[in-house]
Amino acid sequence: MDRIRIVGGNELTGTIPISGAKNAALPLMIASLLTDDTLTLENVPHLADVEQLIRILGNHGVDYSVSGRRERQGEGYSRTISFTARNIVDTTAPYELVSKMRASFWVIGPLLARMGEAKVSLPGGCAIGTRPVDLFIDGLQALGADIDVENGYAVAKARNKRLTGNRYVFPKISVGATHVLMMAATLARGETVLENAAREPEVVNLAECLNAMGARITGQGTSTITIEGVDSLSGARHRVIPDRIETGTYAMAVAMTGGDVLLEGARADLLQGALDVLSRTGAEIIPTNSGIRVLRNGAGITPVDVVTEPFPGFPTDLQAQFMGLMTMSKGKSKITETIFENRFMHVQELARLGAHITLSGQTAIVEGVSKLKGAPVMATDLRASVSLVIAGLAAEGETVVNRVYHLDRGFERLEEKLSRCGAVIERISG
Ligand SMILES: CC(=O)N[C@H]1[C@@H](OP(=O)(O)OP(=O)(O)OC[C@H]2O[C@@H](n3ccc(=O)[nH]c3=O)[C@H](O)[C@@H]2O)O[C@H](CO)[C@@H](O)[C@@H]1O
Ligand SMILES: C=C(OP(=O)(O)O)C(=O)O
Repeated sequence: MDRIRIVGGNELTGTIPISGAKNAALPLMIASLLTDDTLTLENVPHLADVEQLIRILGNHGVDYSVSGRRERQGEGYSRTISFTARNIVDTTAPYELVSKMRASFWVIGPLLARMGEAKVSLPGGCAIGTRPVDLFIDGLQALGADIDVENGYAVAKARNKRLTGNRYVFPKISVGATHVLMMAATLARGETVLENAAREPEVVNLAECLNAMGARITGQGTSTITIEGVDSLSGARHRVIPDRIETGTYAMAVAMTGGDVLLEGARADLLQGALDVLSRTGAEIIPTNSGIRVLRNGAGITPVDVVTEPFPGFPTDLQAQFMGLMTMSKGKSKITETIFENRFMHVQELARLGAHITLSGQTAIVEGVSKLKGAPVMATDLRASVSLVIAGLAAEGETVVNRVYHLDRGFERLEEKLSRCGAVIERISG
């Protein structure tokens, strides 16, 4: 199993190209199931989750071809991939494929909408909470599906073979359930109104792609999304937005180590809330024409309290990285996780590096220390893993991060991007 070895202490200086967003690319790829025409996606990151979803889509009959060469293209290393679901050959998504990643469950929406039926294994994904699928089931039932959960599978059938538009109020904001209901409603009979919908940029990116395919969606980016169902969708060409979580992660790394880095291709509007928090810690954030420049001088890190919230609030996917940063702040900070009930697994690993963190329910209290010291640590989930990497970059001496496969799910060429900016970081294979 690969490991990452870091020798900490260097400032980061240079340019880091930001890749296409994993969490936007995945639902966009799934949208290819809605049409027999070709959906071409630009700026698709080269990640383990993308490769896994290609396998899942292939099982349903989706062909793909990579047309952009994997080379540095100004906005990261991402590729252009075309997906064609000429015929859906199988409406079952089996456990072996779906159990590795949460987003694979989302095929249930397009399969139901286009084929009138789907049988999808309950999902896997980062082990950060129970992560039920009740909202998907509830919402799809509101659109006229009959759904049973049997032997670990959600077995769904559209009454009269086609979904029917309806009003659905999400009892809780869910990014995934918003993606799925929005996709499902594009081919439903009549109008669907989704209330208390997720406002995340990835939802907007998906809605814009669906509209380019001929869907009639309005209100994306607000809590009320309206979808006028159409009979069929066509192909389109669409660009994946830059990854706001990768952007925030590297910005926090610079805030922690000091230095001056241009996050090339990053868009400040996708993570303004997190950038505002970072500014309050003492980092200087300068949006430019080519991305976001992040600097920190030697003045130290100011403690700031954060509470994770749905967009536009502080994202849960940056909570672990922010905790890494706060371990070296000049005082005490409180970090409250409100989205997932078990997303503090990085706490005990950060403690191996010398961090002082106590937990009280869903709040972590971080007492900043003046230095961290390198140690062997174990990655437990995607964002927890990268919090250990950025803490390792700032720690004295050697840190080895084990179980790197978590990182490969969501960070494209992490070691290369960081070492180009002066970090001592390498992958040890085997
Ligand atoms: C691939 C992807 O895009 N993953 C992101 C997506 O995950 P994901 O879409 O799984 O997260 P949700 O927004 O659905 O989850 C929010 C909360 O709703 C709960 N819930 C969700 C669905 C449901 O049927 N019932 C239910 O109770 C979840 O357990 C969680 O407590 O949004 C999360 C919140 O921004 C991010 O952390 C993940 O990185
Ligand atoms: C939690 C994440 O991914 P997933 O929803 O696929 O587990 C993530 O991207 O941080």
